[in-house]
Amino acid sequence: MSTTPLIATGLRHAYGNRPALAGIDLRIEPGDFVVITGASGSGKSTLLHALAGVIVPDAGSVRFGDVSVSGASEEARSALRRTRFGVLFQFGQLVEELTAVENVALPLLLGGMPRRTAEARAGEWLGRVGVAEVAGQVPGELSGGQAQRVALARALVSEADILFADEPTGALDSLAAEAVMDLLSELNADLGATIVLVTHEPRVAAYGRTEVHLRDGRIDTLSSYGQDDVIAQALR
Ligand SMILES: Nc1ncnc2c1ncn2[C@@H]1O[C@H](COP(=O)(O)OP(=O)(O)OP(=O)(O)O)[C@@H](O)[C@H]1O
Repeated sequence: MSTTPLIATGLRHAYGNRPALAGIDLRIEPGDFVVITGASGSGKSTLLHALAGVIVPDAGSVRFGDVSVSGASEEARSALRRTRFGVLFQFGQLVEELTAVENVALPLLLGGMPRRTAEARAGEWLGRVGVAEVAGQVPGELSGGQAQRVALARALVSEADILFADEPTGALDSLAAEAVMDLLSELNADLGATIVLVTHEPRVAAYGRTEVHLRDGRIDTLSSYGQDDVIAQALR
């Protein structure tokens, strides 16, 4: 488990003349489970992408220890996403031509690991997320829930310090969504993985320990919940 906080300072971003982030300061502690909520268009995805180094904000900085995420080159940011950060989207974005185990092994192969070692480790991760049996299948043969678990294994196979997830259950039915969220909770509790997740669903948001609620590109409220609060929040 990493002991490094992720620190965002003064983040601003606009698409053309449409502002998406209007000045965000946020510190994410290692081991936290952060949910980013807010109305449609409030800037949730833009904030997540800036934190994960998918985009470079117009102004402000994102730092992870001594690494300047926002100041890094495209190449350095993509290496960061292969090693220290894992990214999971609504649709797993698996490579259709590759089997599940090859998909999961991909970040390791890109990092230079020999194929046999990479696929062995990928197989272990498929087991950890509960879909060892689909290792040899291609994405077209998987259910939505299975595909999302494979995508999760790929996001975590490099032993990522932080998992960034953008509406990871948005394409799943409620049972599969709950299974994926339970899995994320376990990874957070057992492995100490830091999770930063965007959602507009209260049931998903209830899994978080810290809620960052956005309004018009700004932090409207920042709340921390203990376990009892989480249950109360789920019931509200
Ligand atoms: N690629 C883009 N090009 C132009 N405008 C964009 C782009 N992406 C986002 N925006 C605009 O920026 C603002 C913030 O968008 P963002 O996707 O971050 O919000 P969100 O809270 O994640 O929304 P949603 O819940 O609908 O996904 C919105 O006004 C949106 O229309």
